[in-house]
Amino acid sequence: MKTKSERIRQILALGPVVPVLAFDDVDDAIETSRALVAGGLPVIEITLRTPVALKCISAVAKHVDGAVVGAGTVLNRAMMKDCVSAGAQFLVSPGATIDLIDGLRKIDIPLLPGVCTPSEAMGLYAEGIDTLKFFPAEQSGGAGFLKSLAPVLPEILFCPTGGINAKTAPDYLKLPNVACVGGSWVAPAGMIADKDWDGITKLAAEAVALG
Ligand SMILES: O=C[C@H](O)COP(=O)(O)O
Ligand SMILES: CC(=O)C(=O)O
Repeated sequence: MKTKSERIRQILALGPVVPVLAFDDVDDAIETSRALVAGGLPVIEITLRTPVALKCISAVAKHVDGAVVGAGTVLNRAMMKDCVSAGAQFLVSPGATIDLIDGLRKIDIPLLPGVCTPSEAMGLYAEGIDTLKFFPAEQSGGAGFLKSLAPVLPEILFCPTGGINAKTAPDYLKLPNVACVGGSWVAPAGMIADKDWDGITKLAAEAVALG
């Protein structure tokens, strides 16, 4: 059986971009996820920022062939458990708390916790967590910050997220310590509201070409 570290690294290797999404409607979640998978981005992060988020995770896990669905904005152990029950295959949090790290030991899916300092990254690495979200990426020093960490923390792999777009993503993707980037630009809220599924597929395909 693969370790959690192996599993999250395998998931993040499936494409150069993890779309970070928030939905108010379950059908929108299904159609957006289908559009992203069709464009070549199978890994989908549905954030727990709306009341229907858990239902969306369940629906995408059940009904979207080829999707690997995870939960974002997981802030505590209770949310972790709910996401596992909903069928999430991985979890993402903006930071890391003792509650989350303790909770992680009791579940079978990986967590991608957020950090924005070397000390936070070193602390999690000491706990056996070697794959981290760099959040909020653009606001915390961007690609230059991660480039500086590569020689000193070479075992840690990052998924930078926060303020990244198609123009800035390549600066991150060329770094040796970046697995992929996260971002909402591949499925903007306006396109979801307009049900522009073909447009989202096109954005996803353009994002794939960045990697
Ligand atoms: O999870 C982090 C951010 O919400 C991603 O969204 P953004 O790409 O619009 O910054
Ligand atoms: C921002 C972030 O890390 C999350 O929504 O999971």
